[in-house]
Amino acid sequence: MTDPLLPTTNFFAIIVAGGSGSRMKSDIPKQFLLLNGKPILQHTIEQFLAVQLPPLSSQTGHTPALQLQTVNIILVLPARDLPTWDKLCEEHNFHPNIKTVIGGNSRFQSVRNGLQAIDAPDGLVAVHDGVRPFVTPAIIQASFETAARVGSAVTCVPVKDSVRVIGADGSSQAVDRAQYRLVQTPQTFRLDLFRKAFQSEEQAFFTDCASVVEFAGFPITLIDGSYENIKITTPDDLR
Ligand SMILES: Nc1ccn([C@@H]2O[C@H](COP(=O)(O)OP(=O)(O)OP(=O)(O)O)[C@@H](O)[C@H]2O)c(=O)n1
Ligand SMILES: C[C@](O)(CO)[C@H](O)COP(=O)(O)O
Repeated sequence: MTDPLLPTTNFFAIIVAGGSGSRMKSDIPKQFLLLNGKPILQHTIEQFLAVQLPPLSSQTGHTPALQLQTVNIILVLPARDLPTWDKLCEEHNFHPNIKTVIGGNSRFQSVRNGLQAIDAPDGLVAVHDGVRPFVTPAIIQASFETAARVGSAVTCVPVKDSVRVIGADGSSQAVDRAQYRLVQTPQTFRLDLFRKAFQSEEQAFFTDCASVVEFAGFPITLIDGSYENIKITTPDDLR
């Protein structure tokens, strides 16, 4: 169990865009490709800029009648891509008040770099893939509210297709899909437990922040994501 959180107005979002997009096979890193005339990353950041949160506490979920807060955004980008991003921001007249941090060799390292840029003693932090532009302010807000109450909020959706597990000999067997969820971002956590979790050494099975937080011994709470909140990974996702 985590300690109760006093009402917090410290809301952070680490938006990771430090990857190379190898599966997209595009000359331009996928986070910079245009979608409806705007870079994918700009769409994503705009969803976070639109969020307004009341001070949140672990007792009530939120404390009404106090001023709404915005989210402090930390954008993680590879050093080599900073000029491209600056140029795109100029071209699209997009000048958000956000902090930019250099990424690492893996998603884990990129998140850790983003986390090191947060100096607040407490609060809540959402981690989101820069290449999930269809997230909504409502989902982001729900993730902050749940994390304030219980420590974590990881968005996911039920599996719609049938699922089979592949054995070592190449054979396959049906599994009960009701027992599985497809995990998305945002994944939102109380800052204190998130900082503890990211003191762990990186493990090969860390595919997201939930696996890091779970490895450190903290429980994971799932909340509803959306089927539209796709991660743009391969060219067909872009279509
Ligand atoms: N070293 C890394 C690797 C990934 N990411 C980010 O984590 C998110 C999810 O990763 P993924 O879709 O795998 O992106 P890439 O690593 O860029 O793609 P690929 O695996 O195809 O190379 C992306 O927003 C990506 O930019 C990151 O910040 N730093
Ligand atoms: C974090 C994530 O998007 C949750 O589904 C996913 O694990 C990222 O995986 P990737 O291989 O780094 O794209």
